[in-house]
Amino acid sequence: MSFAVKSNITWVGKQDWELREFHGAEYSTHKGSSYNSYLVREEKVALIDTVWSPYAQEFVDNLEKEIDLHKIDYIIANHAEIDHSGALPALLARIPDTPIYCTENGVKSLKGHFHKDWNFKVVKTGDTLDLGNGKQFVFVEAPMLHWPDSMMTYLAGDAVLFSNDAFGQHYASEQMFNDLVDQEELRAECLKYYANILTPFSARVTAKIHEVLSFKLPLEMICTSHGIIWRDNPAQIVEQYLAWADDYQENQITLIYDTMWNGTRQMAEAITKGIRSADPSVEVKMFNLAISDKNDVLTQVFKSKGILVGSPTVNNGMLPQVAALLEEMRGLRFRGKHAASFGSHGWSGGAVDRIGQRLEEAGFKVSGGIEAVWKPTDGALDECLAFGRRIAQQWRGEHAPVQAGENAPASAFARSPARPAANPVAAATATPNVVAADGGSMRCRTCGWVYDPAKGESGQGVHAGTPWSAVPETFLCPECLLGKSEFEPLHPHRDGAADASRGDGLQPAPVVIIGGGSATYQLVRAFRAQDQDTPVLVITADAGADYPKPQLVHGFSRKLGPSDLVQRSPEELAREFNVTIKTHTRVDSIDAEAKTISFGGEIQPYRDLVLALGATPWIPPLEGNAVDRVITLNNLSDYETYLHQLSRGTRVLVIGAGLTGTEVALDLAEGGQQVWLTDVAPRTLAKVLPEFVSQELEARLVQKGCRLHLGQNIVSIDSSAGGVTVRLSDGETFEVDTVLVAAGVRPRVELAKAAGLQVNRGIQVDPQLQSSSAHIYALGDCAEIEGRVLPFMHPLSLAAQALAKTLAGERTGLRLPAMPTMVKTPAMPIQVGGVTVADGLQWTVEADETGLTGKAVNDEGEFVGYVVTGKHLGNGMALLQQLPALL
Ligand SMILES: Cc1cc2nc3c(=O)[nH]c(=O)nc-3n(C[C@H](O)[C@H](O)[C@H](O)COP(=O)(O)O)c2cc1C
Repeated sequence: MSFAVKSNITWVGKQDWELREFHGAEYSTHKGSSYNSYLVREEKVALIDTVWSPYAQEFVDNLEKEIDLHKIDYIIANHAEIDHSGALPALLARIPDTPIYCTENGVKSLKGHFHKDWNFKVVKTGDTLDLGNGKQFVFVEAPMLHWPDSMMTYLAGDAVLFSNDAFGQHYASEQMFNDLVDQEELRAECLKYYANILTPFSARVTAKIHEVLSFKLPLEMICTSHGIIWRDNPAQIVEQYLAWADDYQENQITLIYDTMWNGTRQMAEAITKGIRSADPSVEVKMFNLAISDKNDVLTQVFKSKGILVGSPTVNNGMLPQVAALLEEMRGLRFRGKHAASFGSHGWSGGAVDRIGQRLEEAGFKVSGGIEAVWKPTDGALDECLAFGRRIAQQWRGEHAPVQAGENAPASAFARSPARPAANPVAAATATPNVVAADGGSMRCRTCGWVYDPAKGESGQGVHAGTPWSAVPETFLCPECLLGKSEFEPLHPHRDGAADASRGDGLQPAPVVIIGGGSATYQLVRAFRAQDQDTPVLVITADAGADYPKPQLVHGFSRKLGPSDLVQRSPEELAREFNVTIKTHTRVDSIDAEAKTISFGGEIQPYRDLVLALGATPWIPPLEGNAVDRVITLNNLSDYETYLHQLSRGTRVLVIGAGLTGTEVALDLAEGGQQVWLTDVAPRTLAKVLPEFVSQELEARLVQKGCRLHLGQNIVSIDSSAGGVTVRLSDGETFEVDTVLVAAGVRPRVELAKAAGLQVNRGIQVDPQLQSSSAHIYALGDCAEIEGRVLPFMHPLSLAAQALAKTLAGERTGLRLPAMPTMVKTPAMPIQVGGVTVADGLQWTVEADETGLTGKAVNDEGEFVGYVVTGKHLGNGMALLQQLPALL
């Protein structure tokens, strides 16, 4: 079988309908798989990848029907694993001198597999290979996605990305294009593939996607190496990967257990009942491991916000299937998920403790465990139910400590639960200061292998005595093949702030970052990718947890508590990035000349200072005696107040119909609140959307039950018997329980201003993010870059990357491509780019029942902006490419 992907690209791979196990018996393939190989024919002819070795001869025979083998000029080996390279020996037996383009690690792996000295041509990211007819390949290395040798190949001129294993699935289909197959099946297989194979590499997935996006290459098609080809809106799978890589979770709790005589199963059922009674909205799934497909179970773990793992005690330990799953979960390194353990035993117990320890080692936030003796009594099952209820509450964000056995009959529980509840937010508050690390031996987080500088690593040519900082970036853990970024210091120690910060000649002065939001943690992550050794001190006035800020406006309808949003506690961040974090600490002043800051009477020297101070919500002047009752939604502690306020009544006024106000109004309506939305502007998102899209959005808002009062001033907000009475300039008066202001934010500039830095709307910085003072930088919502304040995630992420390089010694200017703005209203997703609100714009609009695509030209007929909605979102990427860069 072969078929035309495009006029110049032919699929010449192998459909493996009957495959049911892959990687030995490690991965179940209920729907078979395909090994995709592609023939690209221009003036030159290239073959991209081959197929698994059992099909080598069949592949070569079929290929020969397609083309005279001697006409193949180049072979591209994106990945050396034998399901893609397995036919190389048979092929090269026929055309032995044909050059094979692959990465340096690709040569090693291919030689390691086939022991042949073929005509290898080593390529690196950015290298090109000309195919004639104006077409060329651009190579992009993708180490550890998912092997050291992995790379992708981009066909410029056709905008086709040959992504190898990324974006693929084990899914045999006659249709072979994403728009032709069953969408549910496709999503399920993509999810399973990501969850079971790519989860450990999520940080790399995100970094690689951002790197590729920064090239601003158009993308028309993604040709994967397993499963279907993405030709309809290929950006959808890229966006989906970004979401999955971002510590993905749904409102789901999964119970996984094994049992011999059903005692543990009964416990699982009672816990489930308790969870459901406390939180009917949460999806609960249960799996008996002995009769479930392990990969399907792991996919459900990937989707869950928390899991409970149960086993009876057998010979003082747990049943082997449970142990095996825990070992596999350790390797997969799920992040930001809760866990607890349970199980029945006869005399000694042991399994529940052990499971708890294994879960902790695997990176779960463990909330204790519960045990029963022999066949659980009714009382013991009641306790399991209560345990489930408390788990549901805690994982929902209500911080009831989970203590099993509180009222347990003595016979039901041999012992009290093994561990106290672990609540990251509470932990951060209770331990306000620091977790730092030394710069000696480094341990691989995945397998525990330790790099000792005194010994080096002769296998990779790293001599004894080489400090970690001098170990090359290409270094891989000899045990598990993960890269340098996966290593952490072997001996983290507490209170390193003092050690790291003296600046007295014993330790270098650190890079100091003030602020504890997304800007800080993006910078820390990017900086550590460049420099593992320079001490970094983060000082933040709040609790310092890392959470996805955009989720604040979507959390209510999903019933997410503040702790559900927390991805990493400050302790976890400190450990992960080898930095010192001082929480609940407000910086009083900066002395730019002395290169110091002061807080609480302490003086702290810095090598470089980064101001990542964020922005403060702007509250318009309001009249009335309830003005101090208005709330805002700008950080995690605001979110806690917001949820608390919403629990007191169901009527909410949202002031401000911009991006945040509109998204939050829809989320509130979705969550069952009565919502009023006001703005002085006569329409929603007046600064972003053309009028015809605002109108459609308003229709959706009304459809969802929101009451719109646009073009109105708030005359007064006064306390009343039942809540707060709001009076508008159109004479309308109504009563609500909550008033939320979402009227925009103002960069925090006071500290910088007091230090004499140049300040306008934000802290003024140049393209290197440097302020008017040397060694002081500003990043994120507080910065004004060449006159622009850009409080969005995409520019922030690019700015963090550029600044990380500058701080690591490679002075790098920020380049901002044209960037889209997403209005994430599930009822009507909208994307806009370029100039969309200005005098004299002429719009051309194509609309159907699924959405619209609008293109704007200015007076001179130049294309300057676009808007896409609903199912037309897929058109956005191509339009964006046509817009000029911002910076
Ligand atoms: C082979 C075997 C070994 C066992 N080892 C232990 C043990 O080391 N400690 C213990 O407390 N109970 C031990 N038990 C008892 C079980 O934990 C007990 O029967 C439990 O209630 C079984 O739970 P289940 O109904 O979920 O299978 C063992 C049972 C069997 C069959």
